[in-house]
Amino acid sequence: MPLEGEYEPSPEDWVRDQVERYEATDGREAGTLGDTGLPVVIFTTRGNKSGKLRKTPLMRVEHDGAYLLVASKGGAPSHPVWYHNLRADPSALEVQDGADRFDATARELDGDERAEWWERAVAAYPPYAEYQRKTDRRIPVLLAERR
Ligand SMILES: C[C@H](OP(=O)(O)OC[C@@H](O)[C@@H](O)[C@@H](O)Cn1c2nc(=O)[nH]c(=O)c-2cc2ccc(O)cc21)C(=O)N[C@@H](CCC(=O)N[C@@H](CCC(=O)O)C(=O)O)C(=O)O
Repeated sequence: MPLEGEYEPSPEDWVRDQVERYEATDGREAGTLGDTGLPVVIFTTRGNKSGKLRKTPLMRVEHDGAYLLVASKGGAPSHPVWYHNLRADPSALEVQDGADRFDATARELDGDERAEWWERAVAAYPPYAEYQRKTDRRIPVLLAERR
């Protein structure tokens, strides 16, 4: 059941535009990160303070139908706020991969499972390794599993 509520676009123009074009074309347009050719996926969460719907493009890291959310934010010292939204309500999550949209539940990974998925993340988007080197915070990774 798609998440209900008022959508509040990102304050970042490039993010807002990517979401808009991706959703309008099921990812045929704006389906990659700039001209890297690397695919992105749109995750919808619920603002843990506003209750509004927030849409966040992230790099596509998929395996056996599960999708990884990497809270890298370019190696910034603080977590992206969508991470706090998912910590507050892990089941308020919708995934759009191209034309495929589905409800999911997120769980934060640790230990061997995290290591295995981190390898997949870096293989899909090598700059993640650089981002982790750039910051003391351990970049959280969460697995979105279809409900
Ligand atoms: C700018 C900020 O965004 P953020 O949630 O911190 O997320 C920062 C980024 O991670 C996010 O912009 C990503 O989409 C950037 N990004 C990636 N970000 C990543 O972290 N990892 C990626 O792999 C990644 C890939 C990517 C590809 C394409 C693209 O266009 C963007 C990409 C934001 O939206 N802030 C809002 C608030 C958003 C929000 O959720 N508010 C909550 C409260 C949150 C709180 O304060 O706890 C609420 O509504 O209640 C605002 O300032 O008004």
